[in-house]
Amino acid sequence: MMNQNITPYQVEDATKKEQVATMFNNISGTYDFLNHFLSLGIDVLWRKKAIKELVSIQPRIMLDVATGTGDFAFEAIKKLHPEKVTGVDISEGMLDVAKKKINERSLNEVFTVQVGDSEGLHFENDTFDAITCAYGVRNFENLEKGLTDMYRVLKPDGKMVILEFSKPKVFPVKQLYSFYFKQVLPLFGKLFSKDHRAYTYLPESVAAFPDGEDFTSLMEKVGFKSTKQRILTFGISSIYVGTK
Ligand SMILES: C[S@@+](CC[C@H](N)C(=O)[O-])C[C@H]1O[C@@H](n2cnc3c(N)ncnc32)[C@H](O)[C@@H]1O
Repeated sequence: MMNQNITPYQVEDATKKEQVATMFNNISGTYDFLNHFLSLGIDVLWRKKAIKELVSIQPRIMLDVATGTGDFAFEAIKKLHPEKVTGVDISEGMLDVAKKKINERSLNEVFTVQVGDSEGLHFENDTFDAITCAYGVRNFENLEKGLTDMYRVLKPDGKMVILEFSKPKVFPVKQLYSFYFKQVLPLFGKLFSKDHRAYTYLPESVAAFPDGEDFTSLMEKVGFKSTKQRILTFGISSIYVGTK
């Protein structure tokens, strides 16, 4: 089944985008806790590794797409010291949590967030030195359209870094991961999150999402050059990098 057809609630009267926004609005309050708990804290290390990909270009003006509660952008600010980071997301609930964290960390001058859709970004062509997106692309309604628009707003020679789940292929990680992702994770999701569907949608959406060369090929199709994949923790997650 194509990634775009995997939707949180499998109802026909709402688009994938509307369902994804509703789902993240529902889980925004527990999102950060469950992220770190269910990944045993490894997500923090994955974010750090991904942001390191941008150290060599020292970006000044950055865009964090599908910024959610802002953790990828916060890591970028800590490591890269950019002048300005803009975060966009379709879920106001997730952005409310991000805003609270921005205030607590006194980062209002550097990091601002706004409601925005990756498939129709409200920015001029060639605006950003770097674009980041962690665990967002899998949720796009139209992946190719999203990547095309991210390419459009990136400056020539700018760099994009995407962090996303991929599928481990080697025994026994593949089997262990499958058990954890399909059995354990939905159980904890149901216990702690306000939306029990969110943590069954997660493994389903990962299973249907293009990874490895399928993903880098799509990046190249929309124009990205020098694409590469870096596999993290036996392939559970991957970093994808491309330049304009
Ligand atoms: C799993 S969260 C990731 C949040 C954050 N980047 C992180 O690393 O924790 C995915 C986010 O993607 C957002 N999202 C999904 N589709 C989107 C779209 N088309 N445009 C902008 N944001 C989108 C969701 O609302 C959600 O906040």
